[in-house]
Amino acid sequence: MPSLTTLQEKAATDEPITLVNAYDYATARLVDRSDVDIALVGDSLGVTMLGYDGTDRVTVDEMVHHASAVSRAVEDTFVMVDLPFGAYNVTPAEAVRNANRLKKESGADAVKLEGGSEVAPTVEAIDAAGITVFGHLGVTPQTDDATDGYDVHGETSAEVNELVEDARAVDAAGAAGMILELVDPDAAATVTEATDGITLGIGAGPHCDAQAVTLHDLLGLQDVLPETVAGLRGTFGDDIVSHLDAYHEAVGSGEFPP
Ligand SMILES: Nc1nc(=O)c2c([nH]1)NC[C@@H]1CN(c3ccc(C(=O)N[C@@H](CCC(=O)O)C(=O)O)cc3)CN21
Ligand SMILES: CC(C)C(=O)C(=O)O
Ligand SMILES: [Mg+2]
Repeated sequence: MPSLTTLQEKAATDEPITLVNAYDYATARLVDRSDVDIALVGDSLGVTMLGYDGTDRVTVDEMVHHASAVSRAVEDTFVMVDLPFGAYNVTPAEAVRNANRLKKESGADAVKLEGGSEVAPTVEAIDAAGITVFGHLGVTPQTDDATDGYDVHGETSAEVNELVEDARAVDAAGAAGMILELVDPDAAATVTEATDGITLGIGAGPHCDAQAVTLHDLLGLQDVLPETVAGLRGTFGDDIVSHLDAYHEAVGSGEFPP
């Protein structure tokens, strides 16, 4: 099992660190066979795996269900799992209870939650309970209104100041690092400088300690392909459909079964 220490050493020596989402046993096995360092069981599974409009209806039970399948699949991949909306917005004590569930019932290595200074007491409580916890700043889909799409964060100096203040609060509260989602590259560099933890950027430029992408985007598994992985988008969704068609055709022509 890769420890947090391994990730910290890589960050300290500027070695590449990569994170992709994994939501089930089969894909987590593939991720584990690859050189990718971290499998994130994100609450984005509500959209990619369960067909919800957003992430806010995802439950702790659903996260446990997916995260335990991923944990069973991996030997040397760090498993991070999202605390979903509603799992940490009541009291720090309830957040610890839910973080305990995600760790004990799913075997995850770390939990992650969204927010800035306002979640610092929650981060502190989870860390004090002995659970590795990561933060998530910039676009925070659990609470952001996505009606008009998402804005890049940290483009004005006022926004950079707020971002750095939030990042420092989460870092000082004991977070092992934080996701920076859709953050201006210079602002992400400033946050990376200003904090001790590992910064993991998704749409946040090259100056973070680690890069994160959604597996479904990277492989091209969705019907509608988002602009999130630049030149690296695969066509595996189309490949799967072609292979299914080849199977259907082979049945029609009598080639299958042999
Ligand atoms: N399917 C999906 N994947 C995501 O990663 C994602 C969402 N949805 N919805 C909300 C945000 C938006 N996200 C992102 C993540 C990365 C870029 C990004 O790197 N954009 C590049 C263009 C890449 C390309 O051309 O394909 C850029 O330079 O802006 C943008 C948005 C992350 N989040
Ligand atoms: C976008 C990533 C960082 C995430 O939180 C998720 O997949 O839920
Ligand atoms: Mg998430």
